[in-house]
Amino acid sequence: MHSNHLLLEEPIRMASILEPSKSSFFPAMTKIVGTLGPTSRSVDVISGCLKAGMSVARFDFSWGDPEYHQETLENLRAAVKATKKLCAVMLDTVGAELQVVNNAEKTLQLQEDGKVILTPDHGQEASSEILPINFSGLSKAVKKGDTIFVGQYLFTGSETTSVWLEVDEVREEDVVCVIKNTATLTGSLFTLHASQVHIDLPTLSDKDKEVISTWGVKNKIDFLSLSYTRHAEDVREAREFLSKLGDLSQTHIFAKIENVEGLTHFDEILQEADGIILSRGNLGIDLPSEKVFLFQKAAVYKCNMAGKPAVVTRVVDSMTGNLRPTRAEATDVANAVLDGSDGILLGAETLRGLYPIETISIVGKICAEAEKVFNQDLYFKKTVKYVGEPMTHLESIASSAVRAAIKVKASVIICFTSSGRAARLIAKYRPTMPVLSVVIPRLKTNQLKWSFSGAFEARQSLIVRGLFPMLADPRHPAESTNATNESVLKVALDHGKASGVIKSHDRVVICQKVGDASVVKIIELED
Ligand SMILES: Nc1ncnc2c1ncn2[C@@H]1O[C@H](COP(=O)(O)OP(=O)(O)O)[C@@H](O)[C@H]1O
Ligand SMILES: C=C(OP(=O)(O)O)C(=O)O
Ligand SMILES: [K+]
Ligand SMILES: [Mg+2]
Repeated sequence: MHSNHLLLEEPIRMASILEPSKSSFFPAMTKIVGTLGPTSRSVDVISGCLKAGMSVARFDFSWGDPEYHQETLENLRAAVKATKKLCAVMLDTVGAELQVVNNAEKTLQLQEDGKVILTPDHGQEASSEILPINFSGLSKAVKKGDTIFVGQYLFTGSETTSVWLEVDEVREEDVVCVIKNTATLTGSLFTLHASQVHIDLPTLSDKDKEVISTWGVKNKIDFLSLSYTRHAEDVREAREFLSKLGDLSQTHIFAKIENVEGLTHFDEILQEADGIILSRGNLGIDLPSEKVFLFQKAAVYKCNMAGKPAVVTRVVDSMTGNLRPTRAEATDVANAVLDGSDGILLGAETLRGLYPIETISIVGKICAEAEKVFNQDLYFKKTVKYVGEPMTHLESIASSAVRAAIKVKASVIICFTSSGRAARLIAKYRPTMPVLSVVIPRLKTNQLKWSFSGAFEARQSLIVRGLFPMLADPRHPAESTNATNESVLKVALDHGKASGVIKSHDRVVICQKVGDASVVKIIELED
């Protein structure tokens, strides 16, 4: 993965492009979040997804009931056991999502130039003329000429399975729209997106709160994906809510930036959130097309500099029904990696797509190729400059570890950590080799019982580019003495060797505390 590093900024021999990619234990340093659903919920398929490189499973509560998602999660657990691949769990909220109320799951035909009425749900049936929706404030939010998209998840308004509407008239609580393209809407959930208007619905809905405090608590979710985050206050409120739910006080919040309102408040949101999801599905139609790439580059850069993971969505829509991505999609995945993203989030492609495993595998391969030409040197310099001086001790140690590892061509960096902070800081400097974060459990108490920390911290690094966690044996106390450091290191090296990332005679950089001092060590292995 880190061998024969090319740079796009230097002339590339065309023939070198054709050299086959070396297979490696890790499909890619970039992480893949897969949404699990109808076509990806059996133990077999999930096992395939894990082996192909999925390290976070997303459960989207915009559809499906808790029992359905629970069954899927039990299957995920069985797959994790069978494959011995770790996987984190992400709960995705409904948030301020507008939905068509279509309980009968009727197929709807909409005809170009015809009209359709959006009306608050008063028990009416959805039809080609009238679409009942879950929100009574739409008529107050929109005006003549506004754009509204309706579709089953993949709406673009340019194909035949989703529709683009233009507001023609507002009649009391109803919104009369002109249909701009002929479409057949099928499926169990049609969402609406009203472009660049504020939707006066809470970011954490009552249903979300209910799901988080039952399903979320029961399953100790690692990540909360906060749909339609529009203000920093949304994240603060979610944090406050989680803080009262026992273990969920440790859950990381990923703010989904899905519209211009969230984009406008990006800096404040980033400060409050643990990570960002660039929800290009919604945002991509809220923004003028020519601006989408610019948001992506700016947002990913800000996340990188803050050392917080950035996850990009909606990359290979066409693979929902096809075995190969389009050229544009394949190029887009690579560019997301070159921009500095930590992860790629697959939605419909894995949730109801026909080829979930193949999709993960192809996306992983594209990411791995892009990582090879990522200009780490330039990135490193930019980051050091951005952080400025004086650096905190830990950040200085972390960046030095990365620099040393590159200089000596180490095959991995091994980082000891309990909170996960040190490992994340190393990943911030985007080393070209994997970082094994050895999470050392800490004994903690909640006044009622003793337990070990570490599991959350380990799984939460599964969304950070380049981090590969390993949970150390809880019999090794967090207090670092030379003897425990040595025995834990041996376990980590053995793990690295068994998985193929470390070979005899390799150099390894180690970041750990010895007594009170944080140190960076370089070791050269024997046979
Ligand atoms: N149990 C441990 N044994 C040895 N070194 C450790 C341990 N935990 C953390 N370190 C090292 O201590 C420094 C601080 O790391 P950090 O992740 O912030 O620690 P903590 O988990 O205590 O917050 C880093 O150099 C890290 O590698
Ligand atoms: C991932 C997205 O959101 P949703 O939860 O609706 O799939 C998106 O808008 O890109
Ligand atoms: K959602
Ligand atoms: Mg969305």
